[in-house]
Amino acid sequence: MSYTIGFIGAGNMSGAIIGGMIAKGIAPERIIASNRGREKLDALQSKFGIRVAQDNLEAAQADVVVLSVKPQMMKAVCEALKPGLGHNPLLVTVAAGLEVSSYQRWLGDHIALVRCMPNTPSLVGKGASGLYANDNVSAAQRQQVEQLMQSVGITQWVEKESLINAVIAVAGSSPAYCFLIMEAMIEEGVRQGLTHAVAKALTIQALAGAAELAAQSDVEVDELKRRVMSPGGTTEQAIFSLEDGNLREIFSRAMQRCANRADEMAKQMGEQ
Ligand SMILES: NC(=O)C1=CN([C@@H]2O[C@H](COP(=O)(O)OP(=O)(O)OC[C@H]3O[C@@H](n4cnc5c(N)ncnc54)[C@H](O)[C@@H]3O)[C@@H](O)[C@H]2O)C=CC1
Ligand SMILES: O=C(O)[C@@H]1CCC=N1
Repeated sequence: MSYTIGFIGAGNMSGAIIGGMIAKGIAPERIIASNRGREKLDALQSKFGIRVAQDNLEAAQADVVVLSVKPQMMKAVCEALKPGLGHNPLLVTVAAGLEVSSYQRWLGDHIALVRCMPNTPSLVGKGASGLYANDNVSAAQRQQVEQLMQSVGITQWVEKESLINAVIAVAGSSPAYCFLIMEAMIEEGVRQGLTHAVAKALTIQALAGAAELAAQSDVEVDELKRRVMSPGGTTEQAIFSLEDGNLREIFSRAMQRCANRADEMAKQMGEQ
Protein backbone atom coordinates (compact mmCIF):
# COMPACT_ATOMS: atom_id res chain seq x y z
CA MET A 1 0.00 0.00 0.00
CA SER A 2 1.78 3.14 -1.13
CA TYR A 3 -0.87 5.66 -2.09
CA THR A 4 -1.01 8.98 -0.24
CA ILE A 5 -3.76 10.02 2.17
CA GLY A 6 -4.85 13.62 2.69
CA PHE A 7 -6.88 14.76 5.65
CA ILE A 8 -8.96 17.93 5.28
CA GLY A 9 -9.56 19.03 8.87
CA ALA A 10 -7.17 17.90 11.59
CA GLY A 11 -9.40 17.70 14.66
CA ASN A 12 -10.35 14.91 17.04
CA MET A 13 -11.43 12.35 14.46
CA SER A 14 -8.56 12.90 12.03
CA GLY A 15 -6.13 12.86 14.96
CA ALA A 16 -7.51 9.52 16.10
CA ILE A 17 -7.31 7.94 12.63
CA ILE A 18 -3.85 9.36 11.90
CA GLY A 19 -2.52 8.26 15.31
CA GLY A 20 -3.93 4.76 14.76
CA MET A 21 -2.40 4.53 11.28
CA ILE A 22 1.03 5.61 12.47
CA ALA A 23 0.87 3.13 15.34
CA LYS A 24 0.11 0.43 12.76
CA GLY A 25 3.24 1.31 10.80
CA ILE A 26 1.85 3.40 7.95
CA ALA A 27 4.71 5.67 6.85
CA PRO A 28 4.08 9.22 8.09
CA GLU A 29 5.27 10.74 4.81
CA ARG A 30 2.28 9.15 3.08
CA ILE A 31 -0.05 11.26 5.22
CA ILE A 32 -0.69 14.97 4.68
CA ALA A 33 -3.17 17.08 6.62
CA SER A 34 -4.62 20.55 6.37
CA ASN A 35 -6.57 22.53 8.93
CA ARG A 36 -7.96 26.00 9.39
CA GLY A 37 -5.54 26.84 12.23
CA ARG A 38 -1.85 25.85 12.50
CA GLU A 39 -1.86 24.66 16.11
CA LYS A 40 -3.42 21.22 15.59
CA LEU A 41 -1.34 20.64 12.46
CA ASP A 42 1.88 21.45 14.30
CA ALA A 43 0.88 19.10 17.11
CA LEU A 44 0.15 16.25 14.65
CA GLN A 45 3.38 16.91 12.81
CA SER A 46 5.54 16.87 15.91
CA LYS A 47 3.75 13.86 17.42
CA PHE A 48 3.48 11.65 14.33
CA GLY A 49 5.88 13.16 11.77
CA ILE A 50 3.18 13.52 9.11
CA ARG A 51 3.34 16.18 6.41
CA VAL A 52 1.25 19.30 6.85
CA ALA A 53 -0.22 21.33 4.01
CA GLN A 54 -0.40 25.08 3.61
CA ASP A 55 -4.00 24.79 2.51
CA ASN A 56 -6.79 22.30 1.80
CA LEU A 57 -6.05 22.21 -1.93
CA GLU A 58 -2.55 20.93 -1.25
CA ALA A 59 -3.77 18.10 1.02
CA ALA A 60 -6.44 17.28 -1.56
CA GLN A 61 -3.76 16.31 -4.11
CA ALA A 62 -3.43 12.97 -2.28
CA ASP A 63 -4.78 9.73 -3.81
CA VAL A 64 -7.31 9.29 -1.02
CA VAL A 65 -8.82 12.44 0.48
CA VAL A 66 -10.52 12.20 3.87
CA LEU A 67 -13.04 14.99 4.47
CA SER A 68 -13.06 15.49 8.22
CA VAL A 69 -14.48 18.92 9.02
CA LYS A 70 -17.71 19.51 10.92
CA PRO A 71 -20.79 18.88 8.77
CA GLN A 72 -21.73 22.58 8.90
CA MET A 73 -18.40 23.49 7.24
CA MET A 74 -18.51 20.80 4.57
CA LYS A 75 -20.31 22.65 1.77
CA ALA A 76 -17.87 25.58 1.83
CA VAL A 77 -14.88 23.24 2.10
CA CYS A 78 -16.06 21.09 -0.83
CA GLU A 79 -16.84 24.04 -3.07
CA ALA A 80 -13.38 25.48 -2.46
CA LEU A 81 -11.78 22.07 -3.13
CA LYS A 82 -13.63 21.41 -6.37
CA PRO A 83 -11.09 23.04 -8.75
CA GLY A 84 -8.30 20.95 -7.16
CA LEU A 85 -9.96 17.57 -7.60
CA GLY A 86 -9.20 17.11 -11.30
CA HIS A 87 -7.18 13.97 -10.47
CA ASN A 88 -10.45 12.40 -9.28
CA PRO A 89 -9.22 11.04 -5.94
CA LEU A 90 -11.18 8.60 -3.85
CA LEU A 91 -13.07 10.82 -1.40
CA VAL A 92 -13.84 9.51 2.06
CA THR A 93 -16.11 11.59 4.24
CA VAL A 94 -16.42 10.94 7.96
CA ALA A 95 -19.08 13.61 8.54
CA ALA A 96 -22.28 12.62 10.28
CA GLY A 97 -25.61 13.47 8.69
CA LEU A 98 -24.56 14.53 5.20
CA GLU A 99 -25.75 12.45 2.29
CA VAL A 100 -23.91 11.43 -0.86
CA SER A 101 -26.36 13.50 -2.92
CA SER A 102 -25.14 16.69 -1.20
CA TYR A 103 -21.50 15.98 -2.02
CA GLN A 104 -22.45 15.18 -5.61
CA ARG A 105 -24.32 18.44 -5.88
CA TRP A 106 -21.28 20.36 -4.56
CA LEU A 107 -18.56 18.41 -6.41
CA GLY A 108 -20.21 16.74 -9.38
CA ASP A 109 -22.03 13.48 -10.04
CA HIS A 110 -18.82 11.73 -11.13
CA ILE A 111 -17.13 11.71 -7.68
CA ALA A 112 -16.11 8.40 -6.11
CA LEU A 113 -17.23 8.82 -2.51
CA VAL A 114 -17.23 6.58 0.53
CA ARG A 115 -19.17 7.62 3.60
CA CYS A 116 -17.20 6.29 6.53
CA MET A 117 -18.52 6.48 10.06
CA PRO A 118 -15.53 5.84 12.35
CA ASN A 119 -15.07 6.39 16.06
CA THR A 120 -12.32 7.75 18.29
CA PRO A 121 -11.01 4.38 19.60
CA SER A 122 -9.34 4.29 16.15
CA LEU A 123 -6.53 6.09 17.97
CA VAL A 124 -5.69 2.88 19.84
CA GLY A 125 -6.39 0.51 16.95
CA LYS A 126 -9.84 -0.41 18.28
CA GLY A 127 -11.98 1.63 15.92
CA ALA A 128 -15.29 0.42 14.53
CA SER A 129 -16.21 1.95 11.18
CA GLY A 130 -19.27 1.59 9.01
CA LEU A 131 -18.71 2.15 5.27
CA TYR A 132 -21.04 3.02 2.42
CA ALA A 133 -19.85 3.58 -1.16
CA ASN A 134 -21.58 5.39 -4.01
CA ASP A 135 -21.84 3.71 -7.41
CA ASN A 136 -18.70 5.41 -8.74
CA VAL A 137 -16.44 3.64 -6.23
CA SER A 138 -14.64 0.72 -7.88
CA ALA A 139 -14.04 -2.65 -6.26
CA ALA A 140 -10.34 -1.73 -5.95
CA GLN A 141 -11.23 1.54 -4.22
CA ARG A 142 -13.56 -0.29 -1.84
CA GLN A 143 -10.63 -2.50 -0.92
CA GLN A 144 -8.40 0.52 -0.53
CA VAL A 145 -10.65 2.27 1.98
CA GLU A 146 -11.33 -0.98 3.79
CA GLN A 147 -7.61 -1.61 4.15
CA LEU A 148 -7.09 1.94 5.32
CA MET A 149 -9.76 1.83 8.01
CA GLN A 150 -8.84 -1.71 9.02
CA SER A 151 -5.44 -0.34 9.95
CA VAL A 152 -7.22 1.35 12.87
CA GLY A 153 -9.90 -1.23 13.72
CA ILE A 154 -12.75 -3.19 12.18
CA THR A 155 -14.96 -2.20 9.26
CA GLN A 156 -18.47 -3.19 8.21
CA TRP A 157 -20.03 -2.27 4.87
CA VAL A 158 -23.67 -1.24 4.76
CA GLU A 159 -25.42 -1.45 1.42
CA LYS A 160 -28.09 1.18 2.13
CA GLU A 161 -27.00 4.75 2.82
CA SER A 162 -29.65 5.32 5.48
CA LEU A 163 -28.01 2.60 7.60
CA ILE A 164 -25.06 4.91 8.21
CA ASN A 165 -27.30 6.66 10.75
CA ALA A 166 -27.70 3.37 12.62
CA VAL A 167 -23.91 2.99 12.51
CA ILE A 168 -23.58 6.42 14.13
CA ALA A 169 -25.90 5.33 16.94
CA VAL A 170 -24.16 1.98 17.44
CA ALA A 171 -20.52 2.90 16.90
CA GLY A 172 -19.74 6.52 15.93
CA SER A 173 -21.30 8.11 18.99
CA SER A 174 -21.24 5.14 21.35
CA PRO A 175 -17.77 5.65 22.84
CA ALA A 176 -19.35 8.68 24.55
CA TYR A 177 -22.06 6.45 26.08
CA CYS A 178 -19.32 4.18 27.40
CA PHE A 179 -17.41 7.10 28.89
CA LEU A 180 -20.62 8.22 30.63
CA ILE A 181 -21.09 4.72 32.06
CA MET A 182 -17.47 4.81 33.25
CA GLU A 183 -18.02 8.20 34.88
CA ALA A 184 -21.10 6.91 36.71
CA MET A 185 -19.34 3.73 37.89
CA ILE A 186 -16.26 5.61 39.07
CA GLU A 187 -18.41 8.14 40.95
CA GLU A 188 -20.29 5.38 42.75
CA GLY A 189 -17.08 3.45 43.49
CA VAL A 190 -15.74 6.59 45.17
CA ARG A 191 -19.02 7.01 47.09
CA GLN A 192 -18.55 3.48 48.37
CA GLY A 193 -15.08 4.34 49.67
CA LEU A 194 -12.57 3.58 46.88
CA THR A 195 -10.09 6.21 45.87
CA HIS A 196 -10.71 7.78 42.45
CA ALA A 197 -7.57 6.11 41.09
CA VAL A 198 -8.61 2.65 42.26
CA ALA A 199 -12.22 3.03 41.10
CA LYS A 200 -11.03 4.27 37.71
CA ALA A 201 -8.48 1.50 37.18
CA LEU A 202 -10.96 -1.23 38.13
CA THR A 203 -13.82 0.26 36.10
CA ILE A 204 -11.77 0.59 32.93
CA GLN A 205 -10.29 -2.88 33.20
CA ALA A 206 -13.68 -4.47 33.97
CA LEU A 207 -15.30 -2.85 30.93
CA ALA A 208 -12.34 -3.52 28.64
CA GLY A 209 -12.21 -7.11 29.92
CA ALA A 210 -15.95 -7.60 29.32
CA ALA A 211 -15.60 -6.24 25.77
CA GLU A 212 -12.60 -8.49 25.08
CA LEU A 213 -14.41 -11.51 26.51
CA ALA A 214 -17.46 -10.81 24.33
CA ALA A 215 -15.19 -10.40 21.29
CA GLN A 216 -13.38 -13.68 21.89
CA SER A 217 -16.34 -15.71 23.03
CA ASP A 218 -18.55 -17.82 20.79
CA VAL A 219 -21.65 -17.37 22.95
CA GLU A 220 -24.06 -14.44 22.84
CA VAL A 221 -23.63 -11.54 25.25
CA ASP A 222 -26.79 -12.39 27.21
CA GLU A 223 -25.22 -15.76 28.08
CA LEU A 224 -22.03 -14.03 29.22
CA LYS A 225 -24.20 -11.80 31.41
CA ARG A 226 -25.98 -14.85 32.84
CA ARG A 227 -22.63 -16.44 33.75
CA VAL A 228 -21.86 -13.48 36.04
CA MET A 229 -25.29 -13.53 37.68
CA SER A 230 -25.16 -16.14 40.42
CA PRO A 231 -28.72 -16.97 41.51
CA GLY A 232 -29.38 -15.20 44.78
CA GLY A 233 -26.05 -13.40 44.47
CA THR A 234 -24.93 -9.82 44.10
CA THR A 235 -24.95 -9.23 40.34
CA GLU A 236 -28.61 -10.00 39.86
CA GLN A 237 -29.49 -7.25 42.31
CA ALA A 238 -27.60 -4.78 40.13
CA ILE A 239 -29.13 -6.14 36.91
CA PHE A 240 -32.65 -6.14 38.38
CA SER A 241 -32.12 -2.54 39.39
CA LEU A 242 -30.92 -1.58 35.87
CA GLU A 243 -33.82 -3.44 34.22
CA ASP A 244 -36.32 -1.88 36.66
CA GLY A 245 -34.87 1.48 35.69
CA ASN A 246 -35.59 0.62 32.03
CA LEU A 247 -31.99 0.73 30.87
CA ARG A 248 -32.91 -0.90 27.54
CA GLU A 249 -35.56 1.72 26.88
CA ILE A 250 -33.16 4.46 27.92
CA PHE A 251 -30.62 3.19 25.37
CA SER A 252 -33.26 2.71 22.73
CA ARG A 253 -34.45 6.30 23.16
CA ALA A 254 -30.90 7.68 23.23
CA MET A 255 -29.89 5.83 20.07
CA GLN A 256 -33.07 6.87 18.28
CA ARG A 257 -32.37 10.50 19.14
CA CYS A 258 -28.83 10.07 17.86
CA ALA A 259 -29.94 8.59 14.51
CA ASN A 260 -32.82 11.06 14.20
CA ARG A 261 -30.42 13.95 14.65
CA ALA A 262 -28.29 12.63 11.78
CA ASP A 263 -31.44 12.48 9.67
CA GLU A 264 -32.39 16.01 10.66
CA MET A 265 -28.87 17.29 9.85
CA ALA A 266 -29.05 15.61 6.43
CA LYS A 267 -32.35 17.33 5.72
CA GLN A 268 -31.15 20.75 6.92
CA MET A 269 -27.83 20.59 5.12
CA GLY A 270 -29.22 18.79 2.10
CA GLU A 271 -31.10 21.96 1.34
CA GLN A 272 -27.90 24.00 1.10
N1 LIG B 1 -15.39 13.08 17.08
C1 LIG B 1 -15.93 11.90 16.82
O1 LIG B 1 -16.00 11.00 17.68
C2 LIG B 1 -16.46 11.61 15.45
C3 LIG B 1 -16.57 12.59 14.49
N2 LIG B 1 -17.04 12.30 13.24
C4 LIG B 1 -17.12 13.34 12.21
O2 LIG B 1 -15.81 13.83 12.02
C5 LIG B 1 -15.87 15.17 11.55
C6 LIG B 1 -14.88 16.01 12.35
O3 LIG B 1 -15.28 15.95 13.72
P1 LIG B 1 -14.23 16.22 14.88
O4 LIG B 1 -12.88 15.78 14.46
O5 LIG B 1 -14.84 15.68 16.10
O6 LIG B 1 -14.30 17.81 14.92
P2 LIG B 1 -13.14 18.84 15.31
O7 LIG B 1 -13.79 20.15 15.51
O8 LIG B 1 -12.29 18.27 16.38
O9 LIG B 1 -12.26 18.88 13.96
C7 LIG B 1 -12.62 19.60 12.81
C8 LIG B 1 -11.39 20.34 12.35
O10 LIG B 1 -11.68 20.98 11.12
C9 LIG B 1 -11.01 22.22 11.11
N3 LIG B 1 -11.64 23.10 10.12
C10 LIG B 1 -12.75 23.87 10.24
N4 LIG B 1 -12.98 24.53 9.10
C11 LIG B 1 -12.01 24.15 8.23
C12 LIG B 1 -11.70 24.49 6.90
N5 LIG B 1 -12.44 25.35 6.20
N6 LIG B 1 -10.63 23.91 6.32
C13 LIG B 1 -9.85 23.05 7.03
N7 LIG B 1 -10.09 22.70 8.30
C14 LIG B 1 -11.16 23.25 8.89
C15 LIG B 1 -11.13 22.75 12.53
O11 LIG B 1 -10.14 23.72 12.80
C16 LIG B 1 -10.94 21.45 13.30
O12 LIG B 1 -9.58 21.23 13.66
C17 LIG B 1 -17.30 15.65 11.73
O13 LIG B 1 -17.90 15.78 10.47
C18 LIG B 1 -17.96 14.57 12.57
O14 LIG B 1 -19.30 14.36 12.20
C19 LIG B 1 -17.41 11.04 12.89
C20 LIG B 1 -17.32 10.03 13.79
C21 LIG B 1 -16.89 10.23 15.14
O1 LIG C 1 -21.43 13.92 17.70
C1 LIG C 1 -21.24 13.94 16.48
O2 LIG C 1 -22.00 14.59 15.73
C2 LIG C 1 -20.09 13.16 15.89
C3 LIG C 1 -20.56 12.09 14.94
C4 LIG C 1 -20.36 10.79 15.65
C5 LIG C 1 -19.57 11.15 16.81
N1 LIG C 1 -19.38 12.43 16.92
